[in-house]
Order: sequence, then C-alpha cells, then structure tokens
Amino acid sequence: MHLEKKIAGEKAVEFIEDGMTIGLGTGSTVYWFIQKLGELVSKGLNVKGIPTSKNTEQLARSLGIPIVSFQEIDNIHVAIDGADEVDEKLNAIKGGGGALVREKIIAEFANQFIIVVDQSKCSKQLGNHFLPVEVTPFGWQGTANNIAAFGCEVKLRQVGNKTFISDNNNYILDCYFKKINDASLLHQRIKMLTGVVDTGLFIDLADMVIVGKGNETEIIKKFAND
Ligand SMILES: O=C(CO)[C@H](O)[C@H](O)COP(=O)(O)O
Repeated sequence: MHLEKKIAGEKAVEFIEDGMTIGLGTGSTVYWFIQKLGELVSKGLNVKGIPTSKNTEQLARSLGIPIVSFQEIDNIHVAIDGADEVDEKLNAIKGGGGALVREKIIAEFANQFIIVVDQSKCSKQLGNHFLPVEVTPFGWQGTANNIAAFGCEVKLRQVGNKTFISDNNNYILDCYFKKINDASLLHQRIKMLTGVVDTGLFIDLADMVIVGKGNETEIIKKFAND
C-alpha cells in the first residue's frame, strides 16, 4: 500500500508544466507528489503552490516550493490530492485528514482536479469509508443528531483525548453509513443543515484518478466508463 501511494503520487508530476499554479492536497499519498515537485523546483521548475492545509504548507515550504494565497492568483491550473474512497464515476470521499473544506474550495476552483490513490481506495459504490463532515463547534450535538437521522452513526473526531480542530477552527463529525445509495442527494441533504460547513463528498469534481497498483499506475479519466 505504501509503495502504491508513492508511485501514484509521483506519477502526478507528469501533469505539471512550467508556470503552473498548483493546488497542493493533504495526506500521505499526495505527500509523494509534493516531494517530487520539490525536487523539480530545486532543478529550476517554475511553479507556485496553493496548499489545502497548514501541514501541506509547511511541507511545501520546507521543500522550497513557492507558496501563494488566493489573493495573489486568478487561476489554479491543476489541483492534486488524495482521497479516502473513489467510485467508478470518480466521485470521492475525502477528509480523512480533516482538510476537506480547503481541499474542496481548491478542487472546485482548479481547471483540472487529479486524485491520487492506492488501489485499496477504489470501490464500485461509495460507503466503505466513513464520511467526514465539517461543522461549526456551536451546537455540534444538534447538527450530529440531524445527520444521524439520515441513517448513520456519528462520532466527533478526537485526537487522543482532545477534540480535533480543523484549520478553519471547526469540528469534524465522522459519519458511519452502512452504504451510500445516492451520494449526490446525501451530500445535498447534509449540506442543507445549518451548522454544516461541508461534507467530504466530492461529487463530479475529479477529472482524473491515478491509481497505484502493484508497481504500476492506472489512469482513469472522467467519462471513460460512460
Ligand atoms: O482527504 C484527505 C485529507 O483531508 C486525504 O487526501 C485523504 O484522507 C487520503 O489520505 P491518504 O493519502 O493519507 O490516505
């Protein structure tokens, strides 16, 4: 699994060109992309990165990748990020690392969104992985009850014995559904609840998924299965 993450992440640099502004995802798969990008930058590649989390910003800066903020750009050419689960239509569950809101803002703004995963993340239908939902700390118990009514068990994310706080100073509710029949409808229903900032369902956003399989990668493009 570790090797598959590495080869999937590293493969993504093939889609980078000089002059690009790049959305930098969060997690242990995209980590390998960022490492490789850092190597290319040290050899003279001229790109800028816009990070999806404070952790990623720190990593990218340590590798010498120039960092920009939204105020400084009017375009993101490509965003590269990991995922917790991806289905055959390239819909995804994200937020295992708690960065789903910034990740989605960057994925939606980017001209192209590429997901990098190892093959254990691929499934026919979403629902194997719990669904992270970012919520306001105020009234989170009420929001959790309202989400549970959609048929899941809800757990407030903890790190050790402390509540996990997102980069936006919010909480994450991890929602365990037995299966997700209509991911788009579920996303819309949860997102309608006051107190919900966003869900980890990334519907119709990815243009391409790079899957690490053994020693190789498989590239799946949007609409290839239609
Ligand atoms: O959505 C994410 C962070 O919020 C990650 O991309 C996702 O959890 C996958 O992480 P990893 O590549 O470490 O398995």
